[in-house]
Amino acid sequence: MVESEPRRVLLVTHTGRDEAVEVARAAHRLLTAAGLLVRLLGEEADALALDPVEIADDPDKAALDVELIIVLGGDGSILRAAELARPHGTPVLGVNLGHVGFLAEAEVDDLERIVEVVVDRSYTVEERMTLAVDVFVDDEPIFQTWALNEASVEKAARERMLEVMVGVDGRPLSRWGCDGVVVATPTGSTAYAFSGGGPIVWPEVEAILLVPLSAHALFSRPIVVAPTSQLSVELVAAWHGRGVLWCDGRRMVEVPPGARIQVRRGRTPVRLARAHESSFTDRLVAKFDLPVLGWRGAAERKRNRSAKEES
Ligand SMILES: NC(=O)c1ccc[n+]([C@@H]2O[C@H](COP(=O)([O-])OP(=O)(O)OC[C@H]3O[C@@H](n4cnc5c(N)ncnc54)[C@H](O)[C@@H]3O)[C@@H](O)[C@H]2O)c1
Ligand SMILES: Nc1ncnc2c1ncn2[C@@H]1O[C@H](COP(=O)(O)OP(=O)(O)OP(=O)(O)O)[C@@H](O)[C@H]1O
Repeated sequence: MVESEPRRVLLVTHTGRDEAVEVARAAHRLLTAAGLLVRLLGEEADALALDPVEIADDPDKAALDVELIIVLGGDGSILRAAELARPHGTPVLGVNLGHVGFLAEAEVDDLERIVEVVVDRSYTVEERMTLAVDVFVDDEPIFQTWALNEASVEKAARERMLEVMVGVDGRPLSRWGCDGVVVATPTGSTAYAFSGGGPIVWPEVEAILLVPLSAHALFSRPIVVAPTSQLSVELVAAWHGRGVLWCDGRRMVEVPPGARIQVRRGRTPVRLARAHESSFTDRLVAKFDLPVLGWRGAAERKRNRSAKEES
């Protein structure tokens, strides 16, 4: 009889957090009891000390032949897992052990239910658009990367503004002296682009956002273009300074004056596993603690509560 391959999941843990390490041990126990084989990244294996496990020493292959990546951490950890998952199309399921965990699908109290969903394969998968990012100096490509949240072009030294020329589909749009420019996906619209005053874009919308940061300009509105458009951010050649490109706060390169950063839709999406029926609207309200009853309502409720306590 030929033995069938075991079902595998890759566990990615924020091992710098004791709580995440404990939750990883609980997740390993539950998954192993259900007959799944847990794979760990080599760099996390010592801190977790789990047995039995499979160790992936090559991060590029860690998500190969696994059904799913379960992430125990915050958004930063999910962005780290997205890097491992994207080339193989492996879905990523985040269990929030961070501060915000906007990209996470579940909170830590939900661990047992989440493991059941994984074991039963009753999750769905949502494809999130990515960005393909190319950097040119003197028309020569010098760096190529991608982003799930955003590509941000920022000044490298705090004392000097960045001088950029922004274009859409090869046509110039505006020149700004600014702190930076964020080019974001709908997923990234709740992250850095949001802090820059950009709109929140529901994840099923296909679009690319461009948000200037602290532009010293009369026109500096965030703009939203079609997913088929190409955005460019050029560091003005006569500007004396140093810029830096960051993607998802993880992949970076220094960019000199004269460099051009081109951003278009990426070919490969990131797949996020969904275990809930809850809508993006509910998630936004919960994570951003939006006042659905209005702030005036909240004040009135507080007064009523105090009056009740006094009586
Ligand atoms: N001023 C800012 O808002 C600012 C500055 C730099 C980086 N960032 C964001 O940080 C991200 C990297 O995250 P990190 O956790 O490694 O760094 P981090 O620990 O510095 O966290 C930045 C914050 O962004 C939140 N975040 C990340 N992705 C999000 C998303 N899609 N929706 C809502 N919130 C999100 C995180 O929860 C965290 O609170 C970058 O992709 C960028 O979006 C934001
Ligand atoms: N195993 C690890 N060891 C050390 N640092 C890590 C590890 N995993 C993640 N990090 C880094 O720690 C930082 C915070 O991680 P993470 O985003 O998961 O938590 P958080 O910031 O509390 O959550 P959130 O991003 O949801 O607010 C990130 O920059 C991330 O890259």
